[in-house]
Amino acid sequence: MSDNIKVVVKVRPLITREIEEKLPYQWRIKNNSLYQLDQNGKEFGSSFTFDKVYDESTKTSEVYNDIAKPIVEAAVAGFNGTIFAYGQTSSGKTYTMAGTESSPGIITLAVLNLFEIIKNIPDRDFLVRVSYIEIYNETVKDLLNIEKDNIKIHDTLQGIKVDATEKVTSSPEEVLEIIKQGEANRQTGSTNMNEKSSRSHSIFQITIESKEHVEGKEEVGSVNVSQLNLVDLAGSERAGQTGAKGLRFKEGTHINKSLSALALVIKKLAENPWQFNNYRDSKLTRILQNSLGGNAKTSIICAVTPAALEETISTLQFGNRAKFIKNEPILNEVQSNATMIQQLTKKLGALQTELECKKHLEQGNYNLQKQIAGLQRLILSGVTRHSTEDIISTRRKHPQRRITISALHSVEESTTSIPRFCTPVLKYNPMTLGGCSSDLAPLQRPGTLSTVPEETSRMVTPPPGDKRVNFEDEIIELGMYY
Ligand SMILES: Nc1ncnc2c1ncn2[C@@H]1O[C@H](COP(=O)(O)OP(=O)(O)OP(=O)(O)O)[C@@H](O)[C@H]1O
Repeated sequence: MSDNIKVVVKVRPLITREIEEKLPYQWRIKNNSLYQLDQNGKEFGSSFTFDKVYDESTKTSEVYNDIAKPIVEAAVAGFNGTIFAYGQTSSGKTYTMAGTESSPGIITLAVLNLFEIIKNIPDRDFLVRVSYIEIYNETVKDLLNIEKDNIKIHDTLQGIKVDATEKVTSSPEEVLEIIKQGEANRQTGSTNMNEKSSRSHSIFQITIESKEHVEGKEEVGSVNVSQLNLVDLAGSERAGQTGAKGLRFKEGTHINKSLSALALVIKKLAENPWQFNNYRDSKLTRILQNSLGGNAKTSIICAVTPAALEETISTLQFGNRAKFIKNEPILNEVQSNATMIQQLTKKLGALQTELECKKHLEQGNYNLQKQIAGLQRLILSGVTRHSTEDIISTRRKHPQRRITISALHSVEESTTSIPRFCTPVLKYNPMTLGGCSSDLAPLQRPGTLSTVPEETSRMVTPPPGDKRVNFEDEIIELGMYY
């Protein structure tokens, strides 16, 4: 197994449909190999060997620990990572990646683990932001903003980027809530093979920026920037089996076409990594370009049912070829002011200076303090958080409970949005901020929040043309200090 590409097989248990149809077991698992069985249950034909083959009883958490956790750890350290599940329709990809309430999937486990890892690195500040997209009928859609239904893909110095909504987050609970919102927008549909079949490829992206934590220091050195892709592919399917007609048929055609493009890229990479490979053949290969023969650590989970023969052979052949891909992950260190953590750190310093300036107005600094608290919470460094078990058990106890995030705004062009972390019931103490800065302009706040007398409030108004960070009820401008 290559250090950079790991390929494993996950065999799921028979499902009700297969049991009702009395489908026989076509495969036996022994010592990380899969052996084809004949009608009498005897091994015959070729076998397939992988570094790991997980049988029907394996829990997703075990798969996570073996092949996903090292990638999440590497991502925190500044290496790009990708984990994706591949296989025919109804083979267990979504069960493995997204999971259920009782069996959290790789994505949930990665999110919980990510924040645990960050908590244990107090000497670095982290900024985590997420986006969630799907490729449906060869169109890239934003699952966090359904109005963005045909988003563009860009080549950047940091790799392939999509123009999707990015949400800055500071806790696993927030991220899980965002995922839930995104999943509700995902294209699924019923087929003969799967009651809830994914009709799109989904990619949950986590961007992690980190820098050395130096108390009270605005200027930072290099920043590590990495991207983690957690991918749940739609499954290859035959119209004859799925009974797909009309829209379902069209979806199936697009799914098969993009999976063929993926298989071709992998085949060529395995044969000769230096030959030309057209990643632009499909949106899927374009977005995963870095993860296939590029700057990333990648794990592939081949999901199979023990009751299928040809489709399982096809998936195993795909996995066999993928084992030969060579990636070249490097530590992504940048010195750029363009990193969001640099911008927020500088903004934090500037606000703190401004606060000092206004110290004589004892109550007037309340607004600034709120902004500072918001920024400090965005920049995570070893903050105590709930344990993974707490979060999972809370989710189980209250499956319907929605965690309220008071403001998560989309990132518009030149506008970055971040959640507000103060509780929504905070009393607002409207005071006039005046004094040392001529940048201050009056702004009427919505009333009703206050238990103190109504007065005109003010907030920082920046020079024009700078980036804006929207809190629920505040706007902070970025970029004017450098
Ligand atoms: N390890 C497992 N244990 C129990 N049930 C499973 C397991 N894996 C999958 N299943 C069940 O198998 C069915 C199909 O799984 P899933 O929807 O994850 O397949 P899929 O590969 O994502 O399919 P598609 O490509 O059509 O979206 C579901 O009912 C799911 O609950």
